[in-house]
Amino acid sequence: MILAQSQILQCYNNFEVNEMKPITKKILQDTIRIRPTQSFKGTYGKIALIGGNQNFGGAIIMSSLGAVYAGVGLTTTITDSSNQSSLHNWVPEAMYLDYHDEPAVKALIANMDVINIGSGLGTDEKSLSLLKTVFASVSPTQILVVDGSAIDLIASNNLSLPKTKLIFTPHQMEWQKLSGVKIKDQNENTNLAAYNNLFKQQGSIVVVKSHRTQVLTPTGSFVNTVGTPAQATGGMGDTLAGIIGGFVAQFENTENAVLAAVYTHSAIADELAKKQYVVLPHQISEALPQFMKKNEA
Ligand SMILES: NC(=O)C1=CN([C@@H]2O[C@H](COP(=O)(O)OP(=O)(O)OC[C@H]3O[C@@H](n4cnc5c(N)ncnc54)[C@H](OP(=O)(O)O)[C@@H]3O)[C@@H](O)[C@H]2O)[C@@H](O)CC1
Ligand SMILES: Nc1ncnc2c1ncn2[C@@H]1O[C@H](COP(=O)(O)OP(=O)(O)O)[C@@H](O)[C@H]1O
Ligand SMILES: [Mg+2]
Repeated sequence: MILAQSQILQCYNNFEVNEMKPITKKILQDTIRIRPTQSFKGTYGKIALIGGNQNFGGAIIMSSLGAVYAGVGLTTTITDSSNQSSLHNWVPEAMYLDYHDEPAVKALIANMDVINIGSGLGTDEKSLSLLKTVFASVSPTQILVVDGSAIDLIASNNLSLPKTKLIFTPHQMEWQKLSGVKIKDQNENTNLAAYNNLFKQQGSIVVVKSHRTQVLTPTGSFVNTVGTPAQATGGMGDTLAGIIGGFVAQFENTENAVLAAVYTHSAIADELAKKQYVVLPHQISEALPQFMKKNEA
């Protein structure tokens, strides 16, 4: 999985300099749809979010908040039992399952459109076992969003990836572990070269998060044009993973849904940062329904 430094340079040398397309406000009207009258919760997708160990419960709660406030029809949060009451204080719309009950986890995810795994999952034996169970259970028609600790686990255990629609959301250190491209060498060309070599053929989408996040897809590469240092707070990426899951569960074009989620997350932060020194992840989620209403088409 991980490229040797010489292979990275080889890809880089073979690759033409390529400009990434800007992600602009237009992606919202291309993606966020006015809801049809004849619809119900099943119309807007089912998502399971898996993560949140005893120390990182906040991560999966923030992620669940992102998915629910983005408008997904049905949400189940699969986490350590110590997080159940906090989860329900923050987001009673989410159902709960204990992540230690792997047979129940397998049965539940068979019924999902989208599965998010990794936010606050941790990297111990239990986390690895759960990740392997999920990889063995997902089907090619499901979408799997892979974040945080799940990316660390894939890289450190050299796991084979399942044949499903994969969306990875690494920050720069996680991308270094996944791709072999060191943070100091990460730029549009090296990132794209590594993506082309490792992820393009399988049709995966990779969201390389930074102050100007890049979205690498089989049909093109894109760079975010909005966002603020007021977003530099733990949980901000967990929230984005939840919003991405919520958007891909509802909107037909998966690539556009990811681009729109990345733009929305940062555009809301920009709006809040006009009056706030720091923007908290849950505030972005809480602003989603109004922001999406203003930008539906
Ligand atoms: N409330 C909760 O429950 C929260 C739970 N969380 C969950 O915790 C789990 C681990 O999360 P994680 O990997 O983000 O954190 P961590 O183990 O500190 O490793 C980061 C290392 O990478 C380095 N680094 C370098 N560049 C970087 C960059 N651009 N962006 C980020 N890091 C960068 C960084 O360098 P340093 O900051 O030390 O200079 C450090 O050495 C994961 O499951 C996540 O979901 C978090 O979401 C927080 C809120
Ligand atoms: N200076 C910044 N400008 C814009 N966005 C930022 C900045 N710093 C962080 N972010 C955003 O915050 C999120 C951080 O993700 P991540 O490191 O995975 O957070 P966590 O794991 O703590 O939830 C990404 O979406 C990133 O684009
Ligand atoms: Mg993260």
